[in-house]
Amino acid sequence: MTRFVGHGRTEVTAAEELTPVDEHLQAILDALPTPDAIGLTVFDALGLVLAEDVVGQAMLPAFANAAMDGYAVVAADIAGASLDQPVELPVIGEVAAGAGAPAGVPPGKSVRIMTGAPVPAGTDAVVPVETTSGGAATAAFHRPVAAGDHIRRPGEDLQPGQVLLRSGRRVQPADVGLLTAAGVARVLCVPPPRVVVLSSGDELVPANREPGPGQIRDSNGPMLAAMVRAAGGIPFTTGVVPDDRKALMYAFDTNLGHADLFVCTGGASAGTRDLLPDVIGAMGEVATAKVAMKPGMPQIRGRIGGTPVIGLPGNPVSAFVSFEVFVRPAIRLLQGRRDVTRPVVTARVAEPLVGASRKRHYVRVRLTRTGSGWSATPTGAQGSHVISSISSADGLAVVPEDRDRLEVGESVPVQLLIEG
Ligand SMILES: Nc1nc2c(c(=O)[nH]1)N[C@H]1C(S)=C(S)[C@@H](COP(=O)(O)OP(=O)(O)OC[C@H]3O[C@@H](n4cnc5c(N)ncnc54)[C@H](O)[C@@H]3O)O[C@H]1N2
Ligand code: MOO
Repeated sequence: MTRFVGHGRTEVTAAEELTPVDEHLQAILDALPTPDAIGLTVFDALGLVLAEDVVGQAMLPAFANAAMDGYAVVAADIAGASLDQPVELPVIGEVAAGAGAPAGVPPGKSVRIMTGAPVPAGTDAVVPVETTSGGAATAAFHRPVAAGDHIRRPGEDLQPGQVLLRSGRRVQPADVGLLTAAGVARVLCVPPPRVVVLSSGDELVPANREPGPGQIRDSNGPMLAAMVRAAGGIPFTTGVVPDDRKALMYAFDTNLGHADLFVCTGGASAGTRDLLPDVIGAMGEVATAKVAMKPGMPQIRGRIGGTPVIGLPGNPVSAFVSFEVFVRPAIRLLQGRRDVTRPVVTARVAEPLVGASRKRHYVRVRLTRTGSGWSATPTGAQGSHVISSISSADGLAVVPEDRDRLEVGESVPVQLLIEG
């Protein structure tokens, strides 16, 4: 049951009709554009998802080099060496790491060599200095070695043309080392989405202003911006926008150029000043829904000029929970990530958890380790305005839509809130 308003398409779900949480989430995710990939230096690609298979340019090692500080020798020359009868060889030079192509070494001679230095032609093994007499002009060798000992062979690590990393991989610090070593300077990857957070409400003042009578600080703006950043996006904030059509339109217009996603808070429900659905509908498309969840029931989704818009309720806990449920997965998907949802642990209910009659109840809980697993205890009052019980929560326990109550000892899934 929908009605349409505005020059764009506006769907309004009938008052009594509740949209399932998963349906609303899917509708948001389905409407996200495929992000454009950009070329970045491998360092700047850290934490981003690759949009291509990355092929190495270089062979590694590029040349045979010593794995130990010692002497480069011909293994056959010291085949008969023992503690009782060491073999002594003249030392005709020294090769350090960074030396150009060293001179060849004739049979019966040795060269002092350092770790990473190119192995001179004519030699086929490196003997660690601590197993020799360690001389500068001559060195005595006390045991035989095999040809190839302590020599890193060219190409044994990487071959040119080898696929180093597959498209879809999230670049890790070690990958930055691998790509750099293999001669790859830039990679194609999915940039972090730019997310504009819009706080609307006549009662709001910025954080640096003392609230007057009936006013409150805009805490959702900074909180949601922080959540954007923690989810891997780049946050922008519009600051406080009053409940005024023109002001809201201006805020959307002036931020559209640098927004991959708009996240709004406030003005989502049934108040006379709840203008957001109409404004978004007038500028693009909008759908409002009463989602079967508590907190976070009134929700908005839409699009303005190709940029998706997600409208969250203004109550701080409702904004927090619905960001977790809808916005965080969207931000992850816009990064090309596969880990869009939070890890979930199963916990034992330590205090009864009430349900929310046909709605999914997200209860702020503290987790404690028990012998066999986890135990979940509510962090305090669960009202949508009780911000103090969010920050002490380790996770959101999910009481299903069809349960009035979960009793002590029952199992409950808990979505973790703690960043690893
Ligand atoms: N008649 C109805 N009234 C309400 C309904 C409903 O279905 N019918 N739903 C209730 C539920 S549930 C919620 S949640 C809220 C959502 O309201 P809005 O999204 O319209 O938000 P506001 O009315 O603007 O604000 C609600 C509350 O949150 C405070 N707030 C708003 N913005 C911020 C901010 N940026 N930082 C901190 N706090 C903020 C605001 O002052 C209000 O106290 O509607 C119920 N009502
Ligand atoms: O659904 Mo509202 O988000 O509970 O307070």
